[in-house]
This record gives sequence, C-alpha cells and structure tokens, in this order.
Amino acid sequence: MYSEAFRSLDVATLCVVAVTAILIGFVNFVFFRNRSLDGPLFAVSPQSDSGFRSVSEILRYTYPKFQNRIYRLRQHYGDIVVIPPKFVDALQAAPENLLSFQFLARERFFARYTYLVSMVDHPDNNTVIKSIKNNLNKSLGDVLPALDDEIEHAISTHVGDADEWKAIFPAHSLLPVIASGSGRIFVGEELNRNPEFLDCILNFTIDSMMGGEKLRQYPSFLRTLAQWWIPELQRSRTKLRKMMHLLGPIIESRKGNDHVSDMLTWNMANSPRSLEHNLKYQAHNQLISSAAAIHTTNMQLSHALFDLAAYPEYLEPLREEAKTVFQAEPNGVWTKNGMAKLRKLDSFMKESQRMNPLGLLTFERRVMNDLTLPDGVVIPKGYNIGCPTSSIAKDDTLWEKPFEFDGFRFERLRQQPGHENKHQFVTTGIDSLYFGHGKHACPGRFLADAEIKLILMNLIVNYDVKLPDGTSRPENVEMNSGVMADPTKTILLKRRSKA
Ligand code: HEM
Repeated sequence: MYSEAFRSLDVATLCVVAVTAILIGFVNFVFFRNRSLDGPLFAVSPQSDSGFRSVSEILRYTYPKFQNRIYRLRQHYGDIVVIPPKFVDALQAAPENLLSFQFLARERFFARYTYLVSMVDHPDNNTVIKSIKNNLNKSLGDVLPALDDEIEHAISTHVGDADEWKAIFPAHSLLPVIASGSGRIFVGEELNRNPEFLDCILNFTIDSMMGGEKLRQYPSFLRTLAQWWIPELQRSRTKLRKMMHLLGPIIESRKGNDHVSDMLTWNMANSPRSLEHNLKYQAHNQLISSAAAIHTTNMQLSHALFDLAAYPEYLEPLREEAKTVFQAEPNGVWTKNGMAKLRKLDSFMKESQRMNPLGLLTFERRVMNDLTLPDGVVIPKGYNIGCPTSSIAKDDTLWEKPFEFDGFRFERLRQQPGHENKHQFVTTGIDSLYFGHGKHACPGRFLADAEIKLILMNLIVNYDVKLPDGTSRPENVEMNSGVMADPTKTILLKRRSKA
C-alpha cells in the first residue's frame, strides 16, 4: 500500500518532502536540543599546554569563582551545567518530568545495549529502588548477622592467612568480599556461594561498562548494529542468560512462598504484577543491583584501606572501639544499635570519603523541561546538570584544614549539642553530596555503610595494616569525573596473634 502511494508521487514532490524533513531535523537540533545557555564553557584539553588537563583541574579553578552562577563543563560524557551547591536544596525534590536521574543514567550508559539501567520504561519500574528503600533498609538490622557471617567467610577465603606481612591490592583483593556480602543479601547463602553467580554479579558491570565505552566510539546510528560485535557486550548478554539459568529454579520454588528475606523475594513482590515471575526481568534486577552496589562500595572501601595503612595511628583507637562496642552486644552478634555506636569508625570512613569522593561531580540530572533556578536563570530542556562534590569537600569555609586527613573530624563535630545525628557516613546534604542528595540520594548507602564497617572491623581487629616500606598513600587515579583508588598499589596485612 505504501509503495503504491510513493509511486504516485513525482520525484520533485519527494525532493521537497525530503528537504523539509532534513530542515525540520536541523531546526529541532539547533533550536530545541541545544538551546543556547549563557555562561562560560570550560573544557578538558589534555593535549594543550595552556588548557585544563582534567575535570578536577577545572573544578579547582572554577569553584571559588562560581559560587553564585552556573557554567558549562565539557568532558568525556558531554556537557554538564555545573550548578552552585546553594541551589541543590531547591532542586533536590524536583519531579522526574523536570529533572531526571534515570534518563541521564540510561543515556550515559547506553542502557538499551549495556543493560546497565532498568530496561523497562514503565512508570512502575522502580522495583529495585522500592526493594532497597522499603524492604532492605528496614530489615538491615535483621540481615546483619548473615552479612557478618558471609564477610568473615569471604575474608578467610580471599585474604586468608597472613602470618607474615602479606601484600594485597585493596581495589582487587576485597572485591569478592564485597560481592559475597551483597550477594548474600541479594539471593541468600546457597546461590551466593556458587562461583557462577559470583562471576555474574562481579563481571557483568565491568563488561557492560567497557562495552559501553566501545559503543561510545560509534556514531549513534550505528550503535544498534555495533552492539552485536563488541565482545564485552556479548559477554554481558551471556551473563544475563546465565543469571536467568541460575535463578529459574529458585523463582519456581518461591512462587507463593515469600518467607525468604532477600532482594529476590522483595523484587518479585515489588515488580509490576505482569513481571513478578518474569525470569529475564528478575535476572536483570539482580544484575543492576550488583552494578549499583559492588564496585562503588569496593572503591570506597579501598580508599579507606589506603588511609588506614597511611595513618596507622588510627588503628588502635578503632580496634578499641570495635572491641568495646561488640562486647556490649547482647547475643554476640552485631545489631543495628551496636553498629550505630561505632562513631570513630563512622567518622574515619566519612573523612576518607571526604578526601576521596568517588565522583568529582554528583547530583547529576537531565533537564527534562526548561528549569528555572532560584536566581531566575533558565536552563533549557536537554542539558545535564551536576554539582561539584569534590570541591565542596575541600571548601575551607566549611571544613577546618580541608586538605589534612583528620580521621576523627566528624566524631568531634557530632559532639556539638544538636549535631549528634549529623555528619554520619550516610548523611547527605549540600555539604555532603557523595551519595547525591534528595529524591535520588543513593538508597543503598545504608548497606554500603554496614558492609564497609564489618569488613574494616574484621581487618582492624584481626590484622596489623601498613603501607609497603618507603611508600606513602597512593595518589588517586582520576578517570573523567571518577576517582579511583590506584588498582596497581598494595597495602600490607599481618595477622595479629589472638589475645
Ligand atoms: C559507597 C558506595 C556507594 C556510593 C558512593 C554510591 C553513590 C551513589 C550516587 C552518587 C548516586 C546518585 C544519587 C543522586 O544523584 O542523588 C547513587 C544512586 C543509587 N545507588 Fe548508590 N552508591 C553506593 C552504594 C550503593 C549500594 C550498595 C546500592 C544497592 C544496594 C546502591 C544503589 C543505588 C541505586 C539503586 C541508585 C539510584 C537511586 C535512584 O534512582 O533514585 N548504591 N549511588
């Protein structure tokens, strides 16, 4: 039918239609997609001698100058409109049709091809977030003993004996420990101890992220095709199939039987009804949870371990605190109340995060409709915004001696009347954007907090920790706006004799 209609049109008419279509596309692109925005543009240009070589260099330069106005920062993922921190409170509860975290994440990580963000574009599609907020976070106290048990098992498997000083790479050696802890919460003990499951939750993220970076090199119209020949993306598809295979029998056995407390059960209960038993959807939920949970937590833990080894004077007070608080635990297992008393450890972790935030920029969102900032400036639809987290962390109007590592800084701040519950590792605010802030603030930070504390305590109580002789705290490795603990550097551990 369509070909007959086309045959009846003459060539001249077709040309007019084609030119008009191209013009509409052009007008759309120029006037709607990238409507201009006042404000200077700073770009990373590593090749130029006079330019900025990194995002952090730009932020160091711009932060003092742009306390009250926006600017654009051009980096690997495209342009970000950097907003002053003072606007964050006004924007933190903005609805999804104005500022979208999901949209930005889907686009940045090519979610259609990498499966890194939820595949189902459905208003009810926040299954994983619901499970974390409504189930996991409320039952964290109940799952602590299992988490502790899994972490102890994983540390003895992956760190093992160290009767003499033993070198470990924080960024690698503890990754399976974090993965095992998270996996225990995701699917329970049996499947979590299956090496194929561990392989899926650990390596899906790496394959998908690396595959996404390869995909970025292709023009957008070729990506649908290119996904099929990029080996990393083939591997992430295989992992999705493997996860389906592993979960199949468990989902079958849980139909109508929801007494097991883990993410799988919660995800099934929180799914749109039509997807409750959909194997692909549930397998994918496991993979996106692990993508959000494992490498982030591992990286923050790695930073803390480098700090622990670099500042060994903190070991003894932290050891003392862990022992004293644990001795007061009623049944010899960690409780939520007990964990909340670890104020020195909490402070040490927060200081390590302040010195080494995983993201130079966070609170990143896509502007879905023209956004009017509190100062009246309008950011047109289609731009991305973000906040300079790492600069806020070193702002000397907020923090005393901000470039010095002061492990008990936040413990002291919490001693001020009225501040007892502030300044915690999990606290977010405009002076603490490491987990974002507001509506999309990381819901998994309470699990990350518990995992890092349990692992650090295990290591602090059972091992001595130091840097290799003659070395100092390794410099961080910056990749675009991410801050990694150097994966090529080690710390040394030695098992302490049992007192
Ligand atoms: C130290 C470890 C972690 C760090 C530094 C971290 C950081 C972040 C950040 C910066 C965001 C964006 C928040 C915003 O822009 O307002 C985020 C979102 C998120 N995180 Fe985490 N995260 C960590 C661990 C985890 C864990 C363990 C889980 C899962 C159990 C998790 C699940 C999520 C999810 C589901 C979101 C999306 C929230 C939404 O769309 O509303 N994260 N995280």
